[in-house]
Amino acid sequence: MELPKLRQEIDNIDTKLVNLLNERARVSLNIGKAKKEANNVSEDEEKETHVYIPGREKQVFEKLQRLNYGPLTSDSLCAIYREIMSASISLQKEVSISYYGPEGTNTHQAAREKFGESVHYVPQLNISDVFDAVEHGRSTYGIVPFENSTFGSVVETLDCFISSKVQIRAETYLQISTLKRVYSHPQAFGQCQKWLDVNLKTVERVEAGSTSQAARCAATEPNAAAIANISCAQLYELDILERNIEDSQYNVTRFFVIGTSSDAPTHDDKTFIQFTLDHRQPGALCDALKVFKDYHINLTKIDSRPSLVRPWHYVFFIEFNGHKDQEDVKKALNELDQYCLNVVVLGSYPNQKPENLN
Ligand SMILES: O=C(O)C(=O)C[C@]1(C(=O)O)C=C[C@@H](O)C=C1
Repeated sequence: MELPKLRQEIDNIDTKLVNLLNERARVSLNIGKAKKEANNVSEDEEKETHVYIPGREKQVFEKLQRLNYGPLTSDSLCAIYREIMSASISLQKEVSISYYGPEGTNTHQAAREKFGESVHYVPQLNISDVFDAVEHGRSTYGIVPFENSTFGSVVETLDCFISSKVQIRAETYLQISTLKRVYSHPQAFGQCQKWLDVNLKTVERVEAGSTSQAARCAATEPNAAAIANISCAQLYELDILERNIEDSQYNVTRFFVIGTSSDAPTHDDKTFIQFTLDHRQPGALCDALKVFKDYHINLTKIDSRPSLVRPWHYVFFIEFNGHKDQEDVKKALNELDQYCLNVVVLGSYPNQKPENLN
């Protein structure tokens, strides 16, 4: 077929697509109204109407991948739908996302991959500022780094959970790649230590407040480089000298989307809780953990932090498979309460761990 005819074909398809997209948008607006009505019925004035439903999004994305026989790749299709969903959310409500900034950080990248380009992003100087913005309603949702597969937990985030009322609404994973050299955030230095020791042994390592700040330094200084992600390179127009220099092939960071409440159960959720124990009681931690064994609940993470209230007292953090509104989980948490000084549920969210990371 000749080119003008093929282009005419594309024009016709585009006309149908625009109509279909607007048809979808109208349904989304109706969903928004239905959500508000359902909320008013519950007589709970404090309750916020949530437009972002992570479990439903997961279902939509899984279905797209099942339906797709190409030639579009599933990645391309999902990227297109990310933006459709982003537009859909912002039609229902003006949504602002606070993230641990500045622009170009890994957290910014993770936020954009999760929420698309139609929502409003607000960089925050500290992780605690993200928690604060969500807790006090200045932002609809927040996104904070939680743990890195090589470097472990982000302790600032754990510490914020100890005193904040926010709830985890979703998790998301970002493959950390395209790392460079010299200026960087201490976390990134930690992740690339072996590579740096072998390849840039004599080069001075200068710590920056963030990978984005590191990239900015590298952009303004001759003979300087940065370990940062690809969006920093784009933002500051830097050349990429070396990719994937992290020590582990699997360098993935997990982020939490935080909001004022968690969402309803799906068939595959995780829950994150914190608890404190009477440490003078021998076996207190063992008793607490045994509850999960008794209820056949699988733990996916365990961590502890100083309590910030009394020296040498600890707050324990546990993540497990299941949703806080599930019957067996409710029973287990009730029982756990008997062994603890206090238990706080920090949220339940759909499991988004990529298959290849299991
Ligand atoms: O199903 C909903 O609750 C919607 O608001 C619709 C929709 C979508 O566009 O498909 C939009 C946002 C939600 O995060 C999930 C799905």
